[in-house]
Amino acid sequence: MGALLTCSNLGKRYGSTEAVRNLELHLEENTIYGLLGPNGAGKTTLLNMMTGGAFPDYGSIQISGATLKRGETPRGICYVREKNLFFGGAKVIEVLRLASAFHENWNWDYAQSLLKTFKLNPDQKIRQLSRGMESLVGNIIGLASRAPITVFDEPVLGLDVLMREKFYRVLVEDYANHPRTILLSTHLIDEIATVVERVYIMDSGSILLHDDVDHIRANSHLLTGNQEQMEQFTKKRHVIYKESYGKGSITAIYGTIHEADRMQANKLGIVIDGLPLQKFFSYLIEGGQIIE
Ligand SMILES: Nc1ncnc2c1ncn2[C@@H]1O[C@H](COP(=O)(O)OP(=O)(O)OP(=O)(O)O)[C@@H](O)[C@H]1O
Repeated sequence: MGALLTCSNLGKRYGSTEAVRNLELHLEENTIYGLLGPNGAGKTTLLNMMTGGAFPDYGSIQISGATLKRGETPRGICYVREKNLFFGGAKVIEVLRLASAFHENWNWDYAQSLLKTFKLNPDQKIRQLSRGMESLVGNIIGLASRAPITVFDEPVLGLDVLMREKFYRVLVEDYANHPRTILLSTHLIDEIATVVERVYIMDSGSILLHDDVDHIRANSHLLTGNQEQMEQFTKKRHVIYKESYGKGSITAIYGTIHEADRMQANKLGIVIDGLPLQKFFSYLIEGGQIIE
């Protein structure tokens, strides 16, 4: 598979804030990615640069082999922003018509069916929509664009649980029939864990980790035991988080645990559990380490 989009040594500063620093990112064809990071991590700044809305201070972005130039809007990308810039006075259908003009793979039949799926009235004015409904208009644009690269920034903002599940279900179904590259930026890792294949975890402008979701699941562990024994067991391991209580310790590690390791842990009275992705994410962010 070839890299469809590559960010090389990318950086952007706002005054004294390094919003994005020395960042490397590769998006391949036909893959669903998650971009995960807490508030202020630099996700939106990165997405703005990838989609031509902001120009990096240093580094470069290549899309299908061509370097993105200053002021250029890349073809083949649909960017669904967190904050929509729709005209409040326009009707839903008018906003879709405008979007359709920018995307050559746009599918009107699909857009119409999505209006029904998400129970949106095409004649309603944008300013009359709730925050969740506004997110859905953006999501319809992202889905119906069938763009080779579709970027959703916080797509489920304001949606209730049922609508969020429906959106992810529709996205996965459409992706199965029309594979393309999709990037979902969010801080809700558990929700997208079953949807995305790879994740980039970002904080303070840097990528802390990029990996397959299944690989993260298989390699993140939570250990409980006595502090001294824990020190011994984790000495040569990649510890991402440590917490003490009395003589006890809770330690999160990242890496493969073999059968022999389990036997050693057992002898030392250390219990090994799996680590839910959301927990892994928060421990990693709290620790602030970069995992190569
Ligand atoms: N236009 C701007 N002017 C000044 N600072 C900015 C600007 N845009 C972003 N920043 C700063 O850059 C950093 C990264 O912000 P960014 O919006 O990219 O993060 P984010 O990960 O998208 O956050 P959130 O999840 O809260 O939307 C923050 O410290 C933010 O305050």
